[in-house]
Amino acid sequence: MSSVPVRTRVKICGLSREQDVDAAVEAGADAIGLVLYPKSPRYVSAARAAELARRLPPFVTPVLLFVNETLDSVRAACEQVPGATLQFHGDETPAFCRQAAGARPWMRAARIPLDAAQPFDLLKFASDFSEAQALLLDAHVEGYGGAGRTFPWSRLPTSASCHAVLSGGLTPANVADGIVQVRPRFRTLAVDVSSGVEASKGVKDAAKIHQFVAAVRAADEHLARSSHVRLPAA
Ligand SMILES: O=C(O)c1ccccc1NCC(=O)[C@H](O)[C@H](O)COP(=O)(O)O
Repeated sequence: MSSVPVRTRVKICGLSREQDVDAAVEAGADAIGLVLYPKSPRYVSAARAAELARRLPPFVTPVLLFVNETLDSVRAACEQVPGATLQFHGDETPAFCRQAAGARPWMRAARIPLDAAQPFDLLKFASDFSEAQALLLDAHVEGYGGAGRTFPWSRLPTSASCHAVLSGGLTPANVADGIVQVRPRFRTLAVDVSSGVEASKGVKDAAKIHQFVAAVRAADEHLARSSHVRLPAA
């Protein structure tokens, strides 16, 4: 028996300042989210997103977030930020996501109702968006996202074959619990945070970013110690 260490990937979302990008990179983030939704307090233009993305070192991915944007706007933004992954966070259809993304990897937000009485079938959603690289699991909130609200993780299926990104109200205090509860249900699990590492809307707090990443690493170590998986024979 060998333990298999897993490193949970981390995305810090809603960055609009150089120093916040640098803080995310220094803390060890794997991706940064740039919100190209004009109604968001974290909005950046495609040109600004390109500027911020140019600060990234290799192997840290810029993620361009759209809400119900036009095909032309998505494509134009993609041309300015090469190597970006796309995050569709509105009411986009699978066909729109496929067409807009072309060969680029994309994620679709699954906005999970906070009210248990409202039905939500994640397995059906995953089947509809089967071409997505991952589903981003978020709370269903007014304004589409970035509200710092946690949805009941118990609403997630016990087993799904897709890659998932847990988001919605994560903080340095609850992210480890989220990873321990949710990771076993998916093929892989990454985490995504915005409000939980902010000083105010759109202004990140470097200390909170570091605390968040440290909490993720603590959860990884906990899971590596507790899950002993038999490796296939060589
Ligand atoms: O950040 C925004 O303002 C925003 C607006 C509209 C759609 C999505 C938005 N942000 C998405 C995210 O930052 C995250 O992917 C996710 O919603 C988690 O946010 P939070 O609960 O604030 O950590």
